[in-house]
Amino acid sequence: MTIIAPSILSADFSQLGAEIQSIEKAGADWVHIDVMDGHFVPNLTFGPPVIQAVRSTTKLPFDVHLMIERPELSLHDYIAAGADRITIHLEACSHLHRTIYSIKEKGLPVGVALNPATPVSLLAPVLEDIDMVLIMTVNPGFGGQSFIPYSVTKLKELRSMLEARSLSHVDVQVDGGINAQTAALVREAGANVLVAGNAVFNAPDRAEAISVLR
Ligand SMILES: O=C(CO)[C@@H](O)[C@H](O)COP(=O)(O)O
Repeated sequence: MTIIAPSILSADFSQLGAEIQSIEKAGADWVHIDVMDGHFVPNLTFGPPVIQAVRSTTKLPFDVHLMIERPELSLHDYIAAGADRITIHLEACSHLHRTIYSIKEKGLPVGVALNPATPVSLLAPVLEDIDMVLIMTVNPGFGGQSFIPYSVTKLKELRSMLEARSLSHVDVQVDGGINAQTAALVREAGANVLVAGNAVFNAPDRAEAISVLR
């Protein structure tokens, strides 16, 4: 079953609570929250107070993607604000294994994200320790970018690694440039969690857009 996680980066920020309720009504499975710090990526978005403010607007899980330097310094604030699962970037952690376990100790599923130029082989030492891999299919920082085709090769490599190590339960998420066409490609290559910003929030019918992606 494919999980659809609309990214609120493409929502109307002046109506964030209502926008989240709209995607819940439209059939979304998770709410994808892109946290950007202006350092790891060249953009700034939400911090813990905003996440806390919208937490009560929905029962959907908050899938928090930390595009921030040194996530170990603030991840507990995101958990306290209402994150249900946390994804950190391999490139942003000096002690990836330690940071993974800081999240696991709080009882949350952990994802590790890879930028487009980071090879999946770097995940080998931690694959047994995580719940999800996020293959970035654009360079992180902005919505509305075009899907990077080499992502398909990375997804296939990751699926083979997971199968070889009997880790087929690990979720494989993709994020960036996902629409009806690219959704078919990434699902075929092994992704089971699709993040989509523009393809959902800018669609005339959000329920229809989610159902097409699924
Ligand atoms: O994290 C990011 C970008 O850094 C994504 O979540 C985008 O928000 C996806 O937007 P679309 O490419 O689907 O419009």
